[in-house]
Amino acid sequence: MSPDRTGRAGGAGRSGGDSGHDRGRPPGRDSGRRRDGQGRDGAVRRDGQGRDGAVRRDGARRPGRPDPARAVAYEVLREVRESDAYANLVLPVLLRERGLTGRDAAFATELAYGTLRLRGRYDAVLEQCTNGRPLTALDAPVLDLLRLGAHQILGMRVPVHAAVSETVTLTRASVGPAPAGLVNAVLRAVARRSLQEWLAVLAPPAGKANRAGHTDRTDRTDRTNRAGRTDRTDRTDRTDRTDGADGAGERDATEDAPLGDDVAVLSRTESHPEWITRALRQALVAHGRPAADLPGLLAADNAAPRVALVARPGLVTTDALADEAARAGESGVRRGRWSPVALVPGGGDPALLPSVRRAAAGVQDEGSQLVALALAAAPLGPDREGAAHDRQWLDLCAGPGGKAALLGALAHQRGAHLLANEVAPHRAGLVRGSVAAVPAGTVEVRVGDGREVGELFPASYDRVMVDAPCTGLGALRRRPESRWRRTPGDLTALSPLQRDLLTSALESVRPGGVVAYVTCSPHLAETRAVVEDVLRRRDDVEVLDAVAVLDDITVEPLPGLTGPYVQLWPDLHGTDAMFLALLRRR
Ligand SMILES: C[S@@+](CC[C@H](N)C(=O)[O-])C[C@H]1O[C@@H](n2cnc3c(N)ncnc32)[C@H](O)[C@@H]1O
Repeated sequence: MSPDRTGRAGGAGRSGGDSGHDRGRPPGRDSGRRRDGQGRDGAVRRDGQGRDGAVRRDGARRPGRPDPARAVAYEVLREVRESDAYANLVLPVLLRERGLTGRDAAFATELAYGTLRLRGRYDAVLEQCTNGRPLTALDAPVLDLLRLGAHQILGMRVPVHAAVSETVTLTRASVGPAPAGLVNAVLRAVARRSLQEWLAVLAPPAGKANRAGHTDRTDRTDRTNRAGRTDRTDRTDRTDRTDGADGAGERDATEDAPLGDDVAVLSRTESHPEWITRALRQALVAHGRPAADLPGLLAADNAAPRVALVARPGLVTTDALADEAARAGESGVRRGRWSPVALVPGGGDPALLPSVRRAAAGVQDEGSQLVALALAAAPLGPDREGAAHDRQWLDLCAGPGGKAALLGALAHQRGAHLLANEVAPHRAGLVRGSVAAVPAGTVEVRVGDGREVGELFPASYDRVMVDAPCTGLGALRRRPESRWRRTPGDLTALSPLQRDLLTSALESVRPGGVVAYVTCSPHLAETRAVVEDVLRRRDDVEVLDAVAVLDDITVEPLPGLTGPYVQLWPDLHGTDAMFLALLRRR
């Protein structure tokens, strides 16, 4: 999370005494504390807090009581692990229950989300700090606590003493006294290198690692030097300083750091499962981007996105929405970069804006806005009788209704009708809420299986949206834990459904009508492979140039699109990685 994104995270370090945190700031890319101890003190001073300040603030709490924000972050991780919960649903409830707001809420949010996103990176670091004890041998709650501590030290620049002592206190309160020594020792070992130094340890210099994962001693020395470490004395020194409770402490990472090919290294350093890293590289290359862009793409997945709002046409204007945000005290409100109906608010709670409350506006990534706008703007052909109808629109997979609400607003302006279909009844309920501001009579919500719609209503619609259920690999920024939950097996499970839904959509659209096939994933197996597989079996569909359609819509041209499909990217466009194919029935 970048400082401007949280707005409050940076200041939190300076005035974190309000509830006992010693909060840090997200590090800049080139920031890094030196491991000789100077850096640690430097970080403390930069925060405007001495170590003593933290101690005094900690002392203001009852001894042994964990910091409420850290406790909330821990509970989020526990719920995600034990109950398969979604962090973005659990966290707001916990914040409300515990009465955490403002900086406390921002701290808890960054701690929970950042730890979940960067879990892979922190596990690779922690593995170097447990004296050879595999992480799988640790109790799961202890591993959660270590990850939380590692994120405070390496990802949030919380002063080391505060990160360690607060995590130890949290350990005692939530798990018991037994693992407190281990947590203390391992986190102290983590803190002996800066993030940059750890990344150098985890990523051998280009060309140094071989496929078998071995380097020679010269390589290790070279790597050691890059990490700012020069000699064996230094390593001995570090070993001596390790608090060896429970045998924990930093292993000499330069001796046996796990090495491997680029994908393995990037997966560790940028915290993605290897199968996802590989798939993203394939997708980049398939859409005409260099594989060298992969690190930037992975890094973009690790940054919290700024919330975008959609001003639904005819229901509220972007100007009126901006006024509401300004009246709510938000500064830095700006127009969307691509979508003409997008507004990027200044960081307050968008749910409190009057237009959002009455569903005239909503939270919606610009990528999602663009694909809905593209469907509404795609050129239709005449029907069998040569007429140019544009009256019947269909959203085949509508829940929870973000695109249906934008399409409904546009349909109303054109005098068209939208059928919003959704198979899950509770999600159909969410669609009703999303479209609540669209004048009555424009949108009808239907609960049913989209695969049947083509047969039930053949050749009936002018425009059809298929926002297919998918892995969501394009929205990893917004779903912190999902990268660890998804498996390649999900692709296998979703694949027939995606093909059947697209086939049904093509049956339901009239000749001359247009289908938008959309996924919030760039994975080729659920994007191009689905479209091309379905089209191979039919000769009545032409692929439109979706890039040309978007060019007529966007505030400025989107770079890096090759066509005819559109693949958006978080690193290049700042949107979710949405895929769009526009298909017109002949
Ligand atoms: C990617 S989401 C759609 C998001 C939605 N378009 C929006 O913008 O808010 C996919 C939706 O498809 C629904 N779905 C899954 N299988 C379906 C089916 N067989 N028929 C219709 N909808 C289905 C899921 O319940 C889910 O709500």
